Amino acid sequence: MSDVLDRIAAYKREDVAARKATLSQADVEARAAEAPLVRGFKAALLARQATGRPGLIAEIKKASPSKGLIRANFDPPALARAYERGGADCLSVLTDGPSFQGDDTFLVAARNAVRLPCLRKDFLVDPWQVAESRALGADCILIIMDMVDDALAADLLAEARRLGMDALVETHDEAEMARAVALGADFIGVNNRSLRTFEVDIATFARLAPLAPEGATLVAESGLFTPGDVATVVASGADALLVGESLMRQDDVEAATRALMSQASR
Ligand SMILES: O=C(O)c1ccccc1NCC(=O)[C@H](O)[C@H](O)COP(=O)(O)O
Repeated sequence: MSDVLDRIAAYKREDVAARKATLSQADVEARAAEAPLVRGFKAALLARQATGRPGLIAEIKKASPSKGLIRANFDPPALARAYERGGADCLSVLTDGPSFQGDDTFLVAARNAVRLPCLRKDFLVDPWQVAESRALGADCILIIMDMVDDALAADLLAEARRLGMDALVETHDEAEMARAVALGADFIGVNNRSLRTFEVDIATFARLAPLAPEGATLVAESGLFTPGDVATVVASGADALLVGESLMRQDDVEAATRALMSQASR
């Protein structure tokens, strides 16, 4: 019996095959070349850190496999602006439709509404999707080590670098962290959520952070609800945080963003 991540990988492969049938590599490259200039994603997080506060990647997330509908009043440009005013440094925008009720247009609209660099939060199973992400305006892609073998991870990373984008390499256990290190990743996420069981344990970050290479920029992902949670992962070495649900559930997203980061120092 396949779990959610296997099912997502399967429908992504079908979806990408269909997209490639209508948009060749040459076509998608041409669109990427016309996209708005890349905004430095990792650079924005490091610039924030230099001020003494960890960076914040704020996620625009309507629904998820683990939680179902998270936010009914869902307006990506308005949310992007609220996040920017509240002190986010970067955005993460879910574009996967079947599992997250996301859409490519959410990324385009959110990015156009703000000056923040944007991660296209989707499931990459083919290097063609990197150029597609750039064509949509994305500044950063996500490489989920649990979803790709080493060869595909290397191809995705190389493609992102060729296009001038950042690539956040996501890990969840020791073996994935070792593979990320061998890949030469210097921008590494530790997802506190198992994408297979949906179990969340923010101690995951503290367990894996010491295994990352010296000098890598580390992002603590998922399950961060309170300033205390933020302090916990920052004390374990998080340079930046990726937060979705806890902010998406608030009426006043701007105030919630500010409050979550109010006591954070690095
Ligand atoms: O969120 C899920 O249920 C999920 C399920 C399967 C694959 C990925 C999933 N989430 C992606 C993420 O990693 C989170 O959206 C992101 O880290 C923010 O997490 P949170 O703050 O807990 O919403």
